[in-house]
Amino acid sequence: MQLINEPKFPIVEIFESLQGEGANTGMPSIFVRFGKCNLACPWCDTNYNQFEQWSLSQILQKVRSFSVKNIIITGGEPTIQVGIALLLDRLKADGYFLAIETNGLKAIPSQIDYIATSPKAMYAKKYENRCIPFAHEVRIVVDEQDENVQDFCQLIESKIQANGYYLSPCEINGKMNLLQTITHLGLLNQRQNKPKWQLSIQTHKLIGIE
Ligand SMILES: Nc1nc2[nH]cc(C(=O)O)c2c(=O)[nH]1
Ligand code: SF4
Ligand SMILES: [Mg+2]
Repeated sequence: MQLINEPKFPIVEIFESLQGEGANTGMPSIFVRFGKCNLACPWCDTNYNQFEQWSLSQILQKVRSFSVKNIIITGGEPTIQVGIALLLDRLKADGYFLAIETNGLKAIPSQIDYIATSPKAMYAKKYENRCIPFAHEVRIVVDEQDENVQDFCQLIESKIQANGYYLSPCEINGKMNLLQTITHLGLLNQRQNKPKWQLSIQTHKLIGIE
């Protein structure tokens, strides 16, 4: 049943898959992908402007059609969604573990249990100005054009306290800049007396799952 004043959210897709990247790679998860973003990365892999308005109950019904209890709230950018606290309250009440994938510029809703953030080097000025202070994991995508990614990684280390820091290749038209990524990774870790940075690959793209 659809209530008249039910909140609606811009949704690109909701699907079940395995977490493809980062510390929780392989974890069976429901992905709730929101539309809209407060950044515009040229290599973005998501059509975040191609969304449909879903009501709260439509989202809950879809999520409940899957059996796993881990939800990854992604986008687009989930932290800019109007009224998201209400949706997250309902999901928490259903007992879901809530992880988020965010660019890290805006505050994280309190209902979130696990924070993965991917700060974007081309917007370094914004991160210098203000960003989230903590994440469970930081994943920085190595932009092919960016020779200074290591400096950005060090800036983010000073800004965002995290349990794990990852460098990730950028995928464009099915190709990943893996050599460039591991080269930066080695040099970045060499700069430090205690190496912190690890590799994260978008494995779902390599194996052709969603
Ligand atoms: N399998 C899979 N894992 C993912 N981890 C983060 C994703 C994202 O698009 O935010 C993603 C995605 O789109 N698919
Ligand atoms: S922050 Fe993420 S969703 Fe937004 S444009 Fe950049 S890559 Fe795409
Ligand atoms: Mg993705």
